[in-house]
Amino acid sequence: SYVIDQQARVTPMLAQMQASRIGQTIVDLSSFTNRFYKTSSGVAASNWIKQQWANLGAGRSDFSVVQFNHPNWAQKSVIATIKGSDNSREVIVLGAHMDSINGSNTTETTVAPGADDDASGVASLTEILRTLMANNYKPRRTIQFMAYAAEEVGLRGSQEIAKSHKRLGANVVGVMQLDMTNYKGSPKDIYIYTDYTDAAQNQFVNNLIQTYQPELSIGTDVCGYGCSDHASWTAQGYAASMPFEAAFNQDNPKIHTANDTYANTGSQADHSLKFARLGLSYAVELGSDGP
Ligand SMILES: N[C@H](Cc1ccc(I)cc1)C(=O)NO
Ligand SMILES: [Zn+2]
Ligand SMILES: [Zn+2]
Repeated sequence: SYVIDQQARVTPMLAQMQASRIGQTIVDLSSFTNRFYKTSSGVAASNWIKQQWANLGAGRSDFSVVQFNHPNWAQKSVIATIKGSDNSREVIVLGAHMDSINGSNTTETTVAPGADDDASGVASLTEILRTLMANNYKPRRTIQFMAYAAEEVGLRGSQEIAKSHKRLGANVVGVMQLDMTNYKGSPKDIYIYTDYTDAAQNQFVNNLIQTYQPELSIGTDVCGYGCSDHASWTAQGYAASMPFEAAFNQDNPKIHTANDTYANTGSQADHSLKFARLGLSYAVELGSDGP
């Protein structure tokens, strides 16, 4: 039941979230030569994210960060977990992908900043986690933040993690994917993608935007294929949603090139802030539900 009843907690937190912090994380992630799943810089980026998230949760006994090892390639996914209090068996997942790509041949020296695709998503997750920690928020359900490896080469990191969760019988009640959040290519603010996602949860996401960010306009669209990591979770039977930066074919034209830079999205993260706020409202509304 997607009841929205945490306004007293969520509204003040949303006001604390800052585009400038999101922008700084985008700049930091863009500074790796690339974040490709097979390169040394791709491995370094994974280690950097792990350290950033570990620092944010330091001192919280209910918090942990691990790197998920993928047997067939070097870049590890990063999973941060806030263990729930009295309903910890039910899990909420917020995801983005850490890897970047430039065309069809990314090597050690290839420049692939991936500022929008998908540093913007990882940066949005980081700002959500920072804000939750700053407010000492303690969820009843377990909340997991995931920075997936190897999305660009077939959603491979999220597929291994989603299959692992399924195999272990994890009760994942909902997944939100943030992939490309900082290029406003279309008239509306947030586009909820309706293929390879869950219709009931998509309506909840729509309601969250109307409740917490009523000034935003909402659109819907379809990818026509499994266009990001939400599809890995849908494939395992979990409810997933993907709020996206633009309508189909109006997304950032610079992705997968050396020109996917923060500067090319105006050196600001105002669009990403909308998605970070949506993600926080999603995490707290679902995270606050008891057994
Ligand atoms: N294919 C996706 C990008 C992508 C996703 C949705 C739409 I509409 C257009 C483009 C990708 O590269 N994800 O990393
Ligand atoms: Zn991509
Ligand atoms: Zn992407």
